[in-house]
Amino acid sequence: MSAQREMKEKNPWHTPATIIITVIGVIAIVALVTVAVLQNKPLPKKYKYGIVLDAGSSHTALYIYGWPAEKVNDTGRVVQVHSCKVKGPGISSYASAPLNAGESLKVCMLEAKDQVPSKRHQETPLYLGATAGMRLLNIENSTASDGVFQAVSQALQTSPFSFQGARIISGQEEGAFGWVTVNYLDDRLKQGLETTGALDLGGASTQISFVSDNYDGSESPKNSVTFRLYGNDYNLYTHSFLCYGKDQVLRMTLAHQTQSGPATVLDPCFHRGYTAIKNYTVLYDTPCVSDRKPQPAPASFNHTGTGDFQECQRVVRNVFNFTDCKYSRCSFNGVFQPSLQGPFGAFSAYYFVMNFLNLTDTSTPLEDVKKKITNYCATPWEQIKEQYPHIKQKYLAEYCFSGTYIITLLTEGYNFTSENYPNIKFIKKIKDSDAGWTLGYMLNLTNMIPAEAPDKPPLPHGGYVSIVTIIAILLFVLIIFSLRPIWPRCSKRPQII
Ligand SMILES: Nc1nc2c(ncn2[C@@H]2O[C@H](COP(=O)(O)OP(=O)(O)OP(=O)(O)O)[C@@H](O)[C@H]2O)c(=O)[nH]1
Ligand SMILES: [Ca+2]
Repeated sequence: MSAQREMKEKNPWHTPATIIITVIGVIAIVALVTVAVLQNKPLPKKYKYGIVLDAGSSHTALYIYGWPAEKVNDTGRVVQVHSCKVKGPGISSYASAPLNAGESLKVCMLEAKDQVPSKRHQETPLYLGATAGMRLLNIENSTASDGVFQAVSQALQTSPFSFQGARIISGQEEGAFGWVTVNYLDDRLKQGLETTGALDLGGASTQISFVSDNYDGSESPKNSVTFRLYGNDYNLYTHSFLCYGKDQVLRMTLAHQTQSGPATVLDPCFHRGYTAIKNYTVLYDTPCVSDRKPQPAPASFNHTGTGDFQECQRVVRNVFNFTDCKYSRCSFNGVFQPSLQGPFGAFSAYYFVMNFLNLTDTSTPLEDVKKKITNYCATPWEQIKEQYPHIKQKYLAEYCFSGTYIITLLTEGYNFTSENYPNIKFIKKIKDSDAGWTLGYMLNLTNMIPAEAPDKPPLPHGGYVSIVTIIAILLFVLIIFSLRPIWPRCSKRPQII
């Protein structure tokens, strides 16, 4: 008997059958566990991107959003990965030289090329949405607005991204998508939590959007937007006031003060010591005031500040019509508004202005807010310039007017009181993404918010792995035990007599 044969006889596990079965068993376990580990496992780091250009009345901004490719339906998954502020004015200012509007976007588009990995360029959708500046240009001169769109579309088509078009978004979309953005980033939609209202103050329009329990949309259907998101129904109230952005309201208050075509305007919304020569033609060159231009008007007027909050508020009130209302209740200008409800997020110019005035902390009582604005307005212009040497003088000169307008709009326009004023939070970003309509717009166009709550897998990933591993081990043990009848034949155990 050879030594090899002797070995086999001593160890019954070393028969060819058992070795083959053992090897197959181990391979089966490894294969099963590998499949279980890989099954349902997130793909490593594949990101998708989407780009939205916010062509506002005062400027254009580019936002790049990113999300892990396999988790599109998860709320809060899409985040802002980059933003770029286009140099120069909004695209509507290029009406007489539209090619320059396209040209102005180039720097930010190059930045976007660097930010999005090149292998993702082709599949990355690119949208441009224009707001109140282009709405006004379209009212004033639709040929000019078409020309601007043609020029920016041409410029964007040459980018490596998947350009999906440039268009004016409606005021309703602007309000509703701002609300979607805020609630998406706050993770309120998927969890069906009480939602946050959205207050957006731009240069040429302003939006208010919120859910109110006692509002079913029937009283003023044009203010109603319904959504079904993650299995929850929302009946949103929204309104956009064209011409009620802060730049246009400033023009409206100046128009109100220049009705008789004076050579000097003593303006309580500007600081004492502030003075500037303003051109009548430029001031009245917008559909928000063009019908009020005094005829004949001098070429220019001397704009001189007197710095008085209460007087300023009196002037600002003139831009609102508080008397006409054919509904059960109105905000202003005969626009229906249900009773205010819930917390609110106020962004864009609401934030810029209130942040500068140190008034973002809404635990400051409304009366104290007014006192602070009163003090700011009463500070002489020379002192303001000395105090803030690094802030653009155009912005600096307008904070008294802007603060006064914001408080008047919120309290007398929308009917916030000293009780519910603290429900407003002045915000710029939520979890590193800017508050604004662009994210909601992209989520909607890419169908990234499902109407129904996505099905949850019955087990987490670890659960699958454990179950498959246990089954594999049991199978292996079962195979080994099923071979037991062969063992006695293979072995030559010493017989005990
Ligand atoms: N103080 C200050 N004001 C700003 C800043 N950025 C923009 N603004 C002004 O705030 C106002 C609103 O700005 P945006 O929200 O960008 O307005 P927009 O999107 O261009 O305008 P709409 O088309 O009406 O939405 C404008 O009067 C801007 O000039 C800033 O950083 N600081
Ligand atoms: Ca805007």
